[in-house]
Amino acid sequence: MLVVRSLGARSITSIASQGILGPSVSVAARSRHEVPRLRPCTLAGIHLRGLSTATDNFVRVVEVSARDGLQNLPPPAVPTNIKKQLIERLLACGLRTIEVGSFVRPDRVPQMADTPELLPELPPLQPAAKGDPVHYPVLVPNMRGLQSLLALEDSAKSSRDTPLTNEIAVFVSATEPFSMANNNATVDKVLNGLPPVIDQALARGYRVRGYVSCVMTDPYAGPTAPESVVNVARKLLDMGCYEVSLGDTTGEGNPEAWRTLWKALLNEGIPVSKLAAHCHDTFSMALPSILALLPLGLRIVDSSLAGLGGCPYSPGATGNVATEDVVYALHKVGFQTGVDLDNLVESGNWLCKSIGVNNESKVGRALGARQALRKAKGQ
Ligand SMILES: CC(C)(COP(=O)([O-])OP(=O)([O-])OC[C@H]1O[C@@H](n2cnc3c(N)ncnc32)[C@H](O)[C@@H]1OP(=O)([O-])[O-])[C@@H](O)C(=O)NCCC(=O)NCCSC(=O)C[C@@](C)(O)CC(=O)[O-]
Repeated sequence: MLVVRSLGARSITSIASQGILGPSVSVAARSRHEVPRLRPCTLAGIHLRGLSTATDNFVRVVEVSARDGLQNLPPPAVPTNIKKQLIERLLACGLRTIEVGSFVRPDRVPQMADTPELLPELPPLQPAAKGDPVHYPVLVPNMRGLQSLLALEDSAKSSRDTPLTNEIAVFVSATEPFSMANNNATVDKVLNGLPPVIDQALARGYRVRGYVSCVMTDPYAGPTAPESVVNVARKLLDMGCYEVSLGDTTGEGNPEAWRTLWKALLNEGIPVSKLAAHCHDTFSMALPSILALLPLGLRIVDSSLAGLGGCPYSPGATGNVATEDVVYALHKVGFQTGVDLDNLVESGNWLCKSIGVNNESKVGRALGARQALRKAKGQ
């Protein structure tokens, strides 16, 4: 049984309404997309029985290596064929949400310039009836990016039965300096530009994920106020994002800071089922932070194969927490992910060898060495 100790005091019914214990309550929304504001809840000292049920033990891993993992690598460009093989391997490992690229300015992020060539090469999206649906989110910063994606979809229509993708991800910083560096616009300007992009994407049948960057610190401005994160997350959900991924872009988070932020979000009535953690591991605090949030309802974790990653506009930040490390840790503490760890480790070492980079996953290196030994012995 998991015990939640530190969220301040309110009612167990509203905890249920946040998806921790089960079905969500229906609360009238003010607009078409608006996510209902649930009454803030009290968790102090209450045993949350729902957390020990089988389904509550499942953590959805959102794999970001093909986008976040590769976007910051120096030239030469990672060949499109390697990206294709990477995504095929990730699917074979059991990952179902795999971020595959970006429709951003190619001169700003050259490693993502081949996204239009990559998308038509990917295994077709499975209809939901045939198992867990696969999603291929692509980053779309603005209407120009969405138009490029939709034009590509239109040109591919005649030769295939399924769309190229079914998900876009929009991104906004909680802080001004990073927003100017990454999006070339203030936070408000980015937010104000998103409703038509999100509406049009939803109308075309995509689901839309929202990122909030710099949820812990801004590389140019220091600590981020939790209220700024709450404000942006709330707006993204109200615009129609199905979930919000909280980006610790600089990797300066730690378990205590994450708990504080998490409480601020839940106290604002944001359902825990709509929150993902996206931790960069610059200071080795990503995994402890993720583990600290599990008792508080975290069930969606972004991670990157072999711990690759970084943002071109977050100087010094290293990769995302490694998927191998996340899956290993989650399995060890009794959670399921649906991901085949052996296959993941093999894929991580294959990727690093293919593109000539170090494997940043400790689990990937350790289990990879054992795999190599078994292979040498012909086992
Ligand atoms: C955000 C923009 C697009 C703003 O772009 P802008 O510089 O403001 O563009 P603009 O509106 O001033 O237009 C200038 C030129 O750019 C073109 N343009 C305009 N938009 C696009 C587009 N979408 N695709 C292609 N071209 C575009 C536009 O057409 C025009 O071309 P011209 O008429 O001069 O020939 C730009 O600054 C950019 O591409 N920035 C890079 C953003 C990025 O990819 N960052 C890394 C990913 S975010 C991240 O890693 C964080 C995350 C998500 O992982 C979470 C976390 O860890 O925090």
